Amino acid sequence: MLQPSAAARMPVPALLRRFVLIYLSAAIVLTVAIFLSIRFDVQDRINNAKVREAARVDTAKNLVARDFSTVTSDLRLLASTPSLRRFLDHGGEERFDELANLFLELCRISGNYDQVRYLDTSGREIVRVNFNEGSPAIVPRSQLQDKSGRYFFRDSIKLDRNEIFVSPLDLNIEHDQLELPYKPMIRFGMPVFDGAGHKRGVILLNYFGGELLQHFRDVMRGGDRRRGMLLNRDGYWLSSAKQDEEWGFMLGKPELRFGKKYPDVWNAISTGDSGALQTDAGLFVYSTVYPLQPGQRSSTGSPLPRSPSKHELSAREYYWKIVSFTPYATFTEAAEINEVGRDILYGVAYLLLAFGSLAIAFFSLSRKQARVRMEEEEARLREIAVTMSDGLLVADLEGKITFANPEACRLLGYSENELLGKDMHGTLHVHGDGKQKEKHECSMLRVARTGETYRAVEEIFRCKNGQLLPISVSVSAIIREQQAAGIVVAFHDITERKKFEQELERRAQIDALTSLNNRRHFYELAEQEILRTKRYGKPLALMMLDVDHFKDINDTYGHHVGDTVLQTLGAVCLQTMREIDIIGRLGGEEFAILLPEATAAQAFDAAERLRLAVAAIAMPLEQGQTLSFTISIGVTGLVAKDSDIADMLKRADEAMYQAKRSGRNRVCSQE
Ligand SMILES: Nc1nc2c(ncn2[C@@H]2O[C@H](COP(=O)(O)OP(=O)(O)OP(=O)(O)O)[C@@H](O)[C@H]2O)c(=O)[nH]1
Repeated sequence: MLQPSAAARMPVPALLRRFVLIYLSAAIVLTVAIFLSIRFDVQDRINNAKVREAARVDTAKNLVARDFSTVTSDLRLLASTPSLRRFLDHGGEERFDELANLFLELCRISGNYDQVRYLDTSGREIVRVNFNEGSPAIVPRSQLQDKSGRYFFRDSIKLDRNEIFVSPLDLNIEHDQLELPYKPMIRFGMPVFDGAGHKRGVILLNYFGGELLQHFRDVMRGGDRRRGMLLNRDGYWLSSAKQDEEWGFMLGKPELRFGKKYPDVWNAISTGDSGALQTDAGLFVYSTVYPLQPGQRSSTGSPLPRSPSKHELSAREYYWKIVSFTPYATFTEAAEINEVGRDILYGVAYLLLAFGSLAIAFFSLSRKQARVRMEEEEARLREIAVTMSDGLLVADLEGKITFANPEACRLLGYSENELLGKDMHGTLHVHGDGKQKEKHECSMLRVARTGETYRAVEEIFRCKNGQLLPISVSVSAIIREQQAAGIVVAFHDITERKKFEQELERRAQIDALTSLNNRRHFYELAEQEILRTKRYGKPLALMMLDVDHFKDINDTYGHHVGDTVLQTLGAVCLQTMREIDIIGRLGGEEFAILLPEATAAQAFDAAERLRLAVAAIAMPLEQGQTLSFTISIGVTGLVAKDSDIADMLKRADEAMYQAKRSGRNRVCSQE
């Protein structure tokens, strides 16, 4: 019969359920794996960025310090020039020109200063050179201004010799207005003294903060969306990627502060010297730059033209915060490959997952079905095995019993538990010749190796009580997945059959009337005895006997009395003769007795005893009568020329007839 294929028998709803379960589980694992790998990748990129940005921030910090150092050197140099000393000590047009030209040279050569000025102690500009967009010029006296109200003058004129005032970085104010476009500025001021040691005013350098900021932006600029920020100590942007965020403190806009936009980050940045912060917005790497050198002072400055500084600042209080900010999206986008490629890759991965899940669902369901079928099959077989009338044993390749049905247990006298695990060959199997064979020689176990069924009409199992159980047996191999897995032994108790056969055999050998050996069996036994006697050189004798006038008995008393006479004679023979003597009824009223290890003379004596015993019988008949009868016996011994029993019988017969002729009821012997 054609078997339907596994696919055809597959229940679709169960397959789909299994597929969905496997696919969803696998898809969740894959999604989590992708998510984690991106997360790890992102974190890796963030960690790299931390190191890279820290180096960048450090570079910017060194740059600011270098720019400040350059300006400080210029200021000290200017304050100590002989031109200034001469002007302060002697004044005059010539000295003025000399000083103004010196300022002009410095302004032109360095290119860093918007203004180079000398103010007297009252705050009036005495000498002033303007940069004029790259065309420095000495400002005519008529245009010089009074700067006594500006904080940078006030904070500078207070200082002692060699002390330097550095203003905050703010925007230049001209004629009480913010100069447009914005001109970021840092004013460096230093008091100057004449030869007599009197303070005569201050030298002021208006350093282009724009230069410094440009240097800063150059260092902090990057190709991605990373932003570099320079913040003053209050968190206002001095430099930002968005220009409209800058200079809030000059514009009276306190909302334009880093701390307003990123409060938590500012908390950390304002209290820490340097570090990195990873937030949902992105990565902040920051450091604090202290541009002032020892001996330099500063103040809070003032955005108002005529207001003094709120308070002074020491070198440690004058600081900026350099912040590098990289938005989080920069890392996530970088971590993913381009979107089309990513989508294709994910699509292929999930598709493969679907195919894989379907295959696993199919095969696992097939296996489950096969297992269920096998279990059902086993249950069915077990049911059959339990009810069947034959004993059934299952053994593994080693012959260990793995199953025994109730009939097997009953026949062998074991419980099922006692049989399980027992070595079938060693415990149960008895070989016909009585010699226990090696396992590899065992005809039953060999089936597992050859796969060929073994049938035997007669084998022997040993029962628990030691009795031998004759069985007929059929042994088949168990084949699982094309591999031998063990054997099934079906056996049947043949005790009754054996008895029947033995009875049949016995009946074939026994004379039904007298229960003596019949003629054929007597001949067989006699032949064996002759062979044995000849082999061992022992004597052997034979007697033949015949009931005298038996015909008359039959005729007188009836055939049934004749039968009784024959039975009585047989019984007397058995009683009188030895156990080893072989007695047979050859036919009619004729008997023969073979006497192993007896000479003719000894047989003669035995025959005489038998004759007398028979003659002494008074066989009861009906109505109180008795019947006596006699026998004639011929005796002979085995002689060398005898080839078989017929030779001996012939002589014994002759002797018996001699006895008949001599008057009956006597024994004659023939050599
Ligand atoms: N009752 C009975 N008679 C049998 C049986 N077998 C043979 N006979 C009889 O035995 C008789 C044998 O007689 P015979 O051979 O003439 O010899 P006999 O009468 O014994 O005389 P002798 O042997 O010369 O003494 C025959 O009449 C047979 O019918 C048997 O099984 N039962």
